[in-house]
Amino acid sequence: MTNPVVQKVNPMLTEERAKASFPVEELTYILDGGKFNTEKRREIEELVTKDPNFEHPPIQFMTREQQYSLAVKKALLVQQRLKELDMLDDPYASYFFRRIAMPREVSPIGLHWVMFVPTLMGQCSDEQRERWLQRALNYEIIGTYAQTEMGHGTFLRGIETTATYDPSSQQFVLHSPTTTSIKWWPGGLGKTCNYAVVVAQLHTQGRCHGVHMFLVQLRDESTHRSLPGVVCGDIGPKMGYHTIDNGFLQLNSVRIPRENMLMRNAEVQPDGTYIRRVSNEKLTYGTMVFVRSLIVSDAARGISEAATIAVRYACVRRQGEPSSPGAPEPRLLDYPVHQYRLLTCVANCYGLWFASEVLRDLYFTVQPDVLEGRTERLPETHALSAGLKAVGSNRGAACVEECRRCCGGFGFSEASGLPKIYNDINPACTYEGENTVMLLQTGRHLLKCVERARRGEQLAPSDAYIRSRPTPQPKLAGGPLTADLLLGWLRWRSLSMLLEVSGRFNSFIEQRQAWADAFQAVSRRLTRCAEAHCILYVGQAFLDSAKAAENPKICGVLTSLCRLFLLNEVVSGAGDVQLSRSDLARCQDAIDSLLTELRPNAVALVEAFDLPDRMLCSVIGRYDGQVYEAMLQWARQSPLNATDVHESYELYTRQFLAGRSLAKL
Ligand SMILES: CC/C=C\C/C=C\C/C=C\CCCC(=O)SCCNC(=O)CCNC(=O)[C@H](O)C(C)(C)COP(=O)(O)OP(=O)(O)OC[C@H]1O[C@@H](n2cnc3c(N)ncnc32)[C@H](O)[C@@H]1OP(=O)(O)O
Ligand SMILES: Cc1cc2nc3c(=O)[nH]c(=O)nc-3n(C[C@H](O)[C@H](O)[C@H](O)COP(=O)(O)OP(=O)(O)OC[C@H]3O[C@@H](n4cnc5c(N)ncnc54)[C@H](O)[C@@H]3O)c2cc1C
Repeated sequence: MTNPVVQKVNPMLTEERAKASFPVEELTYILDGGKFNTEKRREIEELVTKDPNFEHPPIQFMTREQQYSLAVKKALLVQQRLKELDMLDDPYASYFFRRIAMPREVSPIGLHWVMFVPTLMGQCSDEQRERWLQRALNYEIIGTYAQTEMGHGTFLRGIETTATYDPSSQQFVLHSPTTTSIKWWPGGLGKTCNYAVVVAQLHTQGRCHGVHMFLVQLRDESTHRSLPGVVCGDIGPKMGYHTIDNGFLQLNSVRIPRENMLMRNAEVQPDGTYIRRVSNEKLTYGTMVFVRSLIVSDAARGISEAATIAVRYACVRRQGEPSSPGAPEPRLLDYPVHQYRLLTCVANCYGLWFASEVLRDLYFTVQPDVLEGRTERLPETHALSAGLKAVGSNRGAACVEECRRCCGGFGFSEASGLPKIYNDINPACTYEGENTVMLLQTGRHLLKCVERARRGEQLAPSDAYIRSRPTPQPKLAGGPLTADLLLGWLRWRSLSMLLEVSGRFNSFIEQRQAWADAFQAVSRRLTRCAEAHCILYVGQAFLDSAKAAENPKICGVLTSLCRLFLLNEVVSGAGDVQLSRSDLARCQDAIDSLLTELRPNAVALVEAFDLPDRMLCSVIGRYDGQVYEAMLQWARQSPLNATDVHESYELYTRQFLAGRSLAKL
């Protein structure tokens, strides 16, 4: 990929940049977590940008096989470079190196570092870690996480693959007993990986002990040929994710040593005796909690990219009736409805960005305890990571799509970079737990919190408001619509919805319905409660970060953006609780005022994300704003333009025009 040659900057963008009311660079430091991080990230971006090995034509003009092959090369080259630079142990540096080297091109070895290594870290005994972790960290072996089967994704306990212990050989026999038990989807499984963590039902001494994890070698370490009993391959083209070989895996009585069961939480002894070391069996699901928390941040980053493209384009794209004869056509960003569409995406992005940081800190605070078997804060962490993963990826996909539509026809062209971002974000709504199912997990937790609050028990910090007494709806039509007031309203909404659903649930229980049936009866409403709870969390994180900004100008603009986020939630959630007409009208007026207030900072707010052209890969979102010439250059690269007359003309069109039958050709 080559960066577009930076030409003279389009004066319309220069004009917009000059309107910023705050120091953009300082906001970048906040987003990066400090000036040091910004500088480090830029150094890494510079390293990749200067490296000709990472240059190539746009991948959109390549076949899937070419895209995959190039992605393997780049992914491995990234690892080599990181090693040379002694950055392998630095997660921050590695993350940004990968991101800029493979912008929105999912890596064929992505599952290795996102799930395989974290699973070895979280699920291995100390001895097993010694044996495998260093090899995995050194990329001597490349692994994936094979859990989902053709027949079961969501309902993990229904997984059919078996791991049956044979004490005579002290081996497990891994087997796929049915077609539906074939592993389906794991990233990199098709062609790239030679090992997998396989999730299977553990059988020993004639009993099934439920799902456990096993390290299975799939391919020979020197020839890469699949081992006897292992049948694996690529699952074929998908809606996106063309650069990765999501795969299938059928295991035909494949034998692995006893020691290859991941034994941090449970063990099978040589004679086949099963011993569970920790009581909470959900600790096996730990890697998913980790990845779900990463997805929230990835969704925010996806919106930041799409919004940067769409806002810049809105500054340089003129379309519509001039305001007076001889005047230029208006810019897209001059339309209030366009401002609303883009600025609400920007507000969602900042909200999710800050919320993902709070969630990440929570995860890393709780994780050491969990590893030691202290699981008091695990339910809260699971509920938040599941719910925020769903809200984040839903919003991520919706906002990226809105930005794409904001760019009209060009948004549909791969040249805009927007389809690539959308296709990378959208699958996150499905993987790592389908979003509706994840919201139901959060909802289930919230229902239990209401019960515990009724019994007077303590709740975790993010659930603590559920203990407060129901109050009348805060009035929005009175004094100023401050961010604190709006956040208070969202807290009240979340609690009201939850109490209403919980009351309904309890009435089903009183009618002697089973817990599971009562849960199903309220499940639709419960997903809305889960969303409201997560939005409250996002709003709180956003406001806390805005208030923490030391520079009053940055504090001011972030607070205004936060108010836009909160007001938009109040207005769009007005159907969940009864909002009076006057309150609603007041909020709508406040949104209109905020759009006018924030419009001069639109470019500054997206450019604070500091995304280089190399990252955006967008003809219409270029820093220099020179869109049209670049669009023509892009189209010229299309392989269809390699010749003036395409071969299909001779083969078919000429025959057709001459009245010959095409059927025999
Ligand atoms: C920068 C990086 C960004 C992105 C990554 C990039 C590339 C990666 C690309 C793709 C990766 C995709 C990888 C995958 O998709 S791996 C497969 C993921 N699969 C799933 O997520 C399956 C979803 N299903 C489940 O998680 C569960 O089966 C379930 C839906 C939660 C239901 O489980 P079940 O056993 O039936 O549980 P319940 O009866 O509903 O609940 C029992 C009890 O357990 C608690 N619980 C459930 N899960 C967890 C957990 N993970 N941690 C802690 N506790 C958990 C649940 O709350 C309940 O508690 P109670 O107290 O109420 O009993
Ligand atoms: C791009 C991509 C990458 C992936 N990578 C991996 C990987 O590396 N490793 C791996 O193991 N897996 C991977 N997966 C699989 C992924 O985790 C599953 O697709 C996901 O968990 C959903 O499972 P499913 O496809 O079986 O859908 P299903 O569980 O069949 O769900 C279908 C629909 O039914 C709904 N539904 C299901 N159960 C319920 C319920 N109890 N209540 C209400 N509604 C319900 C869901 O909301 C969903 O809309 C990947 C998937 C994708 C798309």
